[in-house]
Amino acid sequence: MSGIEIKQVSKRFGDVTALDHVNICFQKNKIYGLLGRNGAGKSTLLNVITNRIFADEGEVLVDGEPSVENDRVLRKIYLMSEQSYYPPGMKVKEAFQWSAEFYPDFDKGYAEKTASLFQLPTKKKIHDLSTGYQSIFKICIAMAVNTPYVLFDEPVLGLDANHRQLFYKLLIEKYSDSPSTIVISTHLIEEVANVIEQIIIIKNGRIIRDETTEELLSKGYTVSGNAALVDRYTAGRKLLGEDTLGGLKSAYLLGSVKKEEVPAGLEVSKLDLQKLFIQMTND
Ligand SMILES: Nc1ncnc2c1ncn2[C@@H]1O[C@H](COP(=O)(O)OP(=O)(O)OP(=O)(O)O)[C@@H](O)[C@H]1O
Repeated sequence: MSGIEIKQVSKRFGDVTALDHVNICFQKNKIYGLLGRNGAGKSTLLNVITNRIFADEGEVLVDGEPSVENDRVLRKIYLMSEQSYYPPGMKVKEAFQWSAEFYPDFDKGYAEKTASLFQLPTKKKIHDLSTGYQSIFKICIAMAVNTPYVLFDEPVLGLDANHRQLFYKLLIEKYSDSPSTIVISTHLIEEVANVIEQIIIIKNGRIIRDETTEELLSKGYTVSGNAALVDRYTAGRKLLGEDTLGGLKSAYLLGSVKKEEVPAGLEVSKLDLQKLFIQMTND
C-alpha cells in the first residue's frame, strides 16, 4: 500500500506516554493538519516516522516497507523541524548546494526563487539568521526537496503575518503543480484551516480525530447576533462555547441547523475550527 502507515505505535519517555497505540495513515498526495496541544505527541510522532527516535512498539510502513533503519525509504521523507543539522558556519547558499547533493530531486533554482520572495539573505550564515528567517530558510529547503512526503513541524515559528501568508500561498501553488503528501503540525489552526484537507487531532498521545476538514466542520455551526436572542436560541441546545463582545454574542453549537428555524436577526455561519479544537482538547 502506498502512503505512510503508522501501526500501533507507542513511545514512552520514563513515565510519560508520548504516543499511545497510534494508528493512522498519511495517504499519497493529500495535505494533512496534525493538531494537538503542547506536549500532545506531535513532534514525537514525526520523529518516529523519520527514524530520529525509535518507537517502543508498533511499526511505520512507507509505501509498504518498514522505515526502521531503511535509508532508501527514509529518503522519500523530508522533515522540517526546529532541529538544525547544518554544520556551524555554513551559509544559506552553501546549504542549498549541500541539499542538492543529498536530495537527488532538490530544485536549487526553486529554493533560490523562494528565498528571494521571502528576501532571505542567502549570503548570511544560517546561525546568524533571526528566528523567523531560520524558519524561512528551512521552508525554502523543504519546498524544494521534492520528496514524496514532506512533514512540517511548526513551519511558521517566528514568521510575521505577511510571511505566513506567503508560505501558505507558495505551499498551495507548489501542491497544485506537483502534488505530494504534506503534513503540517501547527498551533495556528485558523490559518491552516483553508489549506488542509484532512485533520488529525492528537491528545495525550492518542488520535482523537482523523477526518476531512469538511466533515469535522459540518459537525456544528455558529449563531451570532444580539446576546439575549442568541441565549434564547441556544437554551437546550448542545453548546460548544461562546464569545461575547458588547451586546453581541457568537455561540458555537454542535449538530446541524435548518436556517428557517433560526430566529430573524441571528446570523448562521460555519463552525470555527479553532473553537472546535479548543473544545475537543480541553481538560
Ligand atoms: N526526549 C524526551 N525526553 C523526555 N520526554 C520527552 C522527550 N521528548 C518528548 N517528551 C515528552 O513527550 C510528550 C510529547 O512531546 P512532543 O514534543 O511530542 O509534543 P508536541 O505535541 O510536539 O508538543 P508542542 O506542541 O509543545 O511542541 C511530552 O510530555 C514531552 O515532555
